[in-house]
Amino acid sequence: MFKVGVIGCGNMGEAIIKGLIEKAGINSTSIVVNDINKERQNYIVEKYNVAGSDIRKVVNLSEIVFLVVKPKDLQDSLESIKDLFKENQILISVLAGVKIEKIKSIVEKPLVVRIMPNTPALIGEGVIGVSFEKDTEKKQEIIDLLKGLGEVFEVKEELLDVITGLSGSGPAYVFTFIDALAQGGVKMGLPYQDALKIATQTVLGAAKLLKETGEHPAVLRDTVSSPAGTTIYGLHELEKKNFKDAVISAVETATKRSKEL
Ligand SMILES: NC(=O)C1=CN([C@@H]2O[C@H](COP(=O)(O)OP(=O)(O)OC[C@H]3O[C@@H](n4cnc5c(N)ncnc54)[C@H](OP(=O)(O)O)[C@@H]3O)[C@@H](O)[C@H]2O)C=CC1
Ligand SMILES: O=C(O)[C@@H]1CCC=N1
Repeated sequence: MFKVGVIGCGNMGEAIIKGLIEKAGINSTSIVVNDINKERQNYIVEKYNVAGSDIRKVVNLSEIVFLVVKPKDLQDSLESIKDLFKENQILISVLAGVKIEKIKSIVEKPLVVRIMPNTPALIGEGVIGVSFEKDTEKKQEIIDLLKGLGEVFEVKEELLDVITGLSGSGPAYVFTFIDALAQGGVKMGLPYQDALKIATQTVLGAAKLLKETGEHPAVLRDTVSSPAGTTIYGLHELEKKNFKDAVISAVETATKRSKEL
């Protein structure tokens, strides 16, 4: 028997496998994986020293099964395994926008848990939204496992779409912001590699300061802004270009898209 099975070893599947081994303390020999793309499966098996197997064995041999395929592959991936699940098994779906009800209409037996992680789970710094099909005595065990991937927030299922639009997609917004900051540095004369390191540390440091002080972001923003100084000139440009409006709309639109998937 394996503790964890993972079906789908792409970007998010790898983040989960790595986070479980390196941060949640799950032994690699307790993990079995499957991917329809055998080259990808072999790469993950060799890199993380986990077992690789066919999809039916993954379900037969695992206590907890993570389903980490794209929403379009839901039906195909569950079709060949839906008869194999037992009552005491747990199926954790990572699929954006796919409701627990929809999964239960295909597989009846396992306890279905829906999560929305993000790629920083790869280094144990993710955000993981989680909703349970129903109350279970296994809830704490599952939350503790997920804590290895980052900070866990249990929410009502309807709010998982917001988590998707905010933190699921969020790293992509932040990478875009960091790249833009670095390009600003390049425009003003810094080499890109230096500018990128400076931009990355600026975002990391600001996020840590916010977290560790517990201050409101506006309070910390004002501590940076001297009267008639550089920062208020920069902030005014962001204001003129509707920066906050764009960010709020990004979360809103991504949340709506999650509901459509
Ligand atoms: N990437 C992210 O930041 C996040 C992703 N998610 C969710 O995670 C899920 C996976 O996303 P992501 O990892 O980016 O996608 P990827 O395409 O990188 O990975 C999915 C993997 O699953 C494989 N696969 C497809 N069908 C099957 C099947 N029937 N059996 C076994 N393996 C299969 C794919 O192979 P092939 O390519 O050959 O089809 C691919 O290797 C999605 O549902 C997404 O909504 C959630 C939060 C964040
Ligand atoms: O873009 C997507 O649909 C997935 C869900 C959240 C992050 N990536």
